[in-house]
Amino acid sequence: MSFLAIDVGNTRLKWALYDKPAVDARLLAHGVQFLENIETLAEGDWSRIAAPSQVLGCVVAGEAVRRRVIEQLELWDVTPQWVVSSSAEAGLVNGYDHPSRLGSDRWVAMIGARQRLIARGQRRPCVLVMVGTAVTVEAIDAEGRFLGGIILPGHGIMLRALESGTAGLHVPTGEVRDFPTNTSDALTSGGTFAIAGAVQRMVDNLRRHSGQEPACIMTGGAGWKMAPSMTVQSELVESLIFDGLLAIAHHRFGAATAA
Ligand SMILES: Nc1ncnc2c1ncn2[C@@H]1O[C@H](COP(=O)(O)OP(=O)(O)O)[C@@H](O)[C@H]1O
Ligand SMILES: CC(C)(COP(=O)(O)O)[C@@H](O)C(=O)NCCC(=O)O
Ligand SMILES: [K+]
Repeated sequence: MSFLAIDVGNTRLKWALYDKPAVDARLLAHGVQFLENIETLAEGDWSRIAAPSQVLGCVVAGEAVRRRVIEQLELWDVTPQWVVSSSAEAGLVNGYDHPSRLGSDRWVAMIGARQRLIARGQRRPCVLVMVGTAVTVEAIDAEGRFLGGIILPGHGIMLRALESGTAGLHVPTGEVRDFPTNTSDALTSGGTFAIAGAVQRMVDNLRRHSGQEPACIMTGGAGWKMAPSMTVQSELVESLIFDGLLAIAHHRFGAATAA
């Protein structure tokens, strides 16, 4: 009955094992590996967990990485399924020009966010911020339609771009300050304000569009770094992609296993 959810981003693979493919599932085990360590999974972390009956994942790190993950999954007699963004799934409608070109992690996280609001009886517009290798900021209306979103560089990429494009910006990580007075603080604050400002702008756009105050939900490996510097009130939910994968699995496998 157990269900393995996998999220493969451009920096790290995150996995979580649940007792069933349903929204009320219990978490049994979880872990994370940098992409360069994927080959350790079958003989390492995954050798210590019970064989899952279903595997559902989202991968945005490319086909070669996906194949390396599939190789590790050969440890068990299970055929993994991979989410492809579609025009509608699990209560969400996709407004992207070409729905399948939307990053599957973005789609899954939005499904998780929508599910979360509905569970609380909050049918309100929502801005979803995902802070990983890249940063994405999505707008979802009160009816569950993804209106559109933006992609910007994450902290690491912003810093590396500045380091490689200039002569004088090789400095240690600094602090976020209102008025930075050294290079380290200037770079760290610059990246943080860029992300916080982009979120503020999307919240303004969505409020203007919908005439309602949007909820703001944040997730991703570097979400905790952004949380203290946000200018809009936001809720940090580390598990959002897994919540989304559980919601999709609930729709796909849940009904059959419950019957
Ligand atoms: N312990 C950590 N190790 C590596 N990166 C971390 C760690 N904590 C936070 N981060 C940040 O999180 C980002 C990776 O987040 P993650 O959500 O796993 O990204 P992705 O989904 O793109 O692989 C890194 O770019 C880094 O800035
Ligand atoms: C925007 C992303 C690079 C984010 O990747 P991540 O930071 O999660 O590794 C990924 O969702 C992606 O490759 N998207 C495809 C293009 C799009 O969503 O329009
Ligand atoms: K991600």
